[in-house]
Amino acid sequence: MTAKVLDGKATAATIKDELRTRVKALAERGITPGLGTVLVGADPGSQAYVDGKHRDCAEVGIASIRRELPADATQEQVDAVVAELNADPACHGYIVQLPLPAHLDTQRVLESIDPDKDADGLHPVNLGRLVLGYDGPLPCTPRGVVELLRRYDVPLRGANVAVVGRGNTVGRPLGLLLTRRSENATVTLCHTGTLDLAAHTRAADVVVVAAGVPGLLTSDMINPDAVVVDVGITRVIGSDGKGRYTGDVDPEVAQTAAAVVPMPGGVGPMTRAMLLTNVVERAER
Ligand SMILES: Nc1nc2c(c(=O)[nH]1)N[C@@H](CN(C=O)c1ccc(C(=O)N[C@@H](CCC(=O)O)C(=O)O)cc1)CN2
Repeated sequence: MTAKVLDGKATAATIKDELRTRVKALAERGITPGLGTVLVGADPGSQAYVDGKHRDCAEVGIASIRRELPADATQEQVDAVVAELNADPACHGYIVQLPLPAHLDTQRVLESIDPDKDADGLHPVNLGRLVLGYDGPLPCTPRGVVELLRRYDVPLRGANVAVVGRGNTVGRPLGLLLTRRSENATVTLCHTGTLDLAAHTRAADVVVVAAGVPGLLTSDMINPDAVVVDVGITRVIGSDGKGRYTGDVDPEVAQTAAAVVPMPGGVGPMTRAMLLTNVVERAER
């Protein structure tokens, strides 16, 4: 049997349609939501992601505020751009594109973002708000995973969810989101210290893999009713010498699971849609 595909690209397109309506309602109140991006250096991958964010903004009517610095920018130059966006009333939310060049202090930069303008939802204050159940911008990838499952009516209430990976951007905050009263899932957070990973994934109704290990989840590690979400995205060099992206889920799982969120076309587009959602929500407040 072939798994049902939970289509992140199509769902993200629907969310963007909904956001267009909310942006029009804001315009009637004289408000144009603005997303800022800070890009340091000329890494082609990062440039492409930032370009994508601004294309998304144009599609839904969000204003773009783009700041670019050279790869040898000093810490003080980056701090100054962050301070400028913190103070800019036209900027409702912004992101600093990661990774930053190695000579810069990433933690210092991220902590100097105004938590109320943190469009990525990854500022320590916002992760703290998530722990405490307070309102605040939510991290985009975990929010995108939950939103995609919700829109496909995947039951989470009482479900056993195995999250593979305890990173601060996906695994750990996703565990917190799924265990909120509104979701009420039971989460097992698996990581490199987990003794028998397959025992946990086999017992799960939903398996989310965010480990950054290509092909980590194989079809013998899931039950046939499982919904599998691939959050992994690793650049590998193929036998033809060309670079390509690969997920954490072995392609064979698409033949054995009940449903899959693929990579590409799954969590990536949802992450982008949640970034826009965070900015529109900031503007609506
Ligand atoms: N400040 C941030 N920096 C980075 C983030 C982030 O969320 N905030 N994430 C990544 C890069 N990224 C967005 O910035 C990103 C990566 C991948 C995708 C995506 O849609 N991927 C496709 C597949 C790959 C492709 O075709 O290019 C997919 O999953 O379908 C979107 C955004 C690091 N930096």
